[in-house]
Amino acid sequence: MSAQNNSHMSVRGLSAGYHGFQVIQDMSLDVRPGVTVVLGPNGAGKTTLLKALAGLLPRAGEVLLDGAALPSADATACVRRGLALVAEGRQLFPQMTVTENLELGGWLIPARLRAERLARAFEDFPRLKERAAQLAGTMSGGEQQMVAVARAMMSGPRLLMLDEPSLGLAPRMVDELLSIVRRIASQGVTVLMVEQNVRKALQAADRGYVLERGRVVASGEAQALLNSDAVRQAYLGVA
Ligand SMILES: Nc1ncnc2c1ncn2[C@@H]1O[C@H](COP(=O)(O)OP(=O)(O)OP(=O)(O)O)[C@@H](O)[C@H]1O
Repeated sequence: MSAQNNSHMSVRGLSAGYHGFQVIQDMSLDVRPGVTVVLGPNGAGKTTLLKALAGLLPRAGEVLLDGAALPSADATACVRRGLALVAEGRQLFPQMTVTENLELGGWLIPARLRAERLARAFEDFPRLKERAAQLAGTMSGGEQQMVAVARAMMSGPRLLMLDEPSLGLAPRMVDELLSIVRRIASQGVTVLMVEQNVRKALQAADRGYVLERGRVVASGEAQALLNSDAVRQAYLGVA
């Protein structure tokens, strides 16, 4: 992973949804360098938020990446401008090898740069280097999630978005994945991550937003959210 530039995404008055059904309502948030986590109950609009930011859904409102406006509903332009999304469910090509899956993550870049990024991905994810020729569909859930993250890094993003990366993983793999996320952020790639694993996500993050029914209901430093009554009662089962 190359040193990137600690990007800042500023979102103002964002609305988005499906066929006239508005899920995200007039949302404003700041994704600063480091790791920002988005929490909330099922159906709160977390995935919809990431899709709208990644250009996969039409939206209203303003999204600025390092001060420059990103277009609505233009995923290719968003990738070119430095956004990468690891969607829920990983969406790997199961009949292709690890190497082939990673190469597909670099489809927009020249072949030489792609080869350099592939070599770097194998340095950063040694577990994948050992399994470069293995078919992605035969790997464990945690390994597949690592392929998905490494593939997203192949585009050399300024801002990496992850939708529930720990879903279905054993606790040890969750820890390993979150430590990879921290390392990515420490190398200057800003991270925005949706998580259901509230305690571990807030322990790994710098800041967080809590969504309910398409709106932000709490936000702040991760440590403060972890200690807040609202998060403790609603998500951590602490009275
Ligand atoms: N393709 C779609 N067409 C119509 N409605 C959708 C579509 N995708 C999601 N929705 C609706 O939008 C709302 C928000 O869904 P979203 O997936 O963004 O929530 P979420 O917070 O990510 O939930 P979860 O934690 O369950 O993944 C839900 O009411 C959902 O039914």
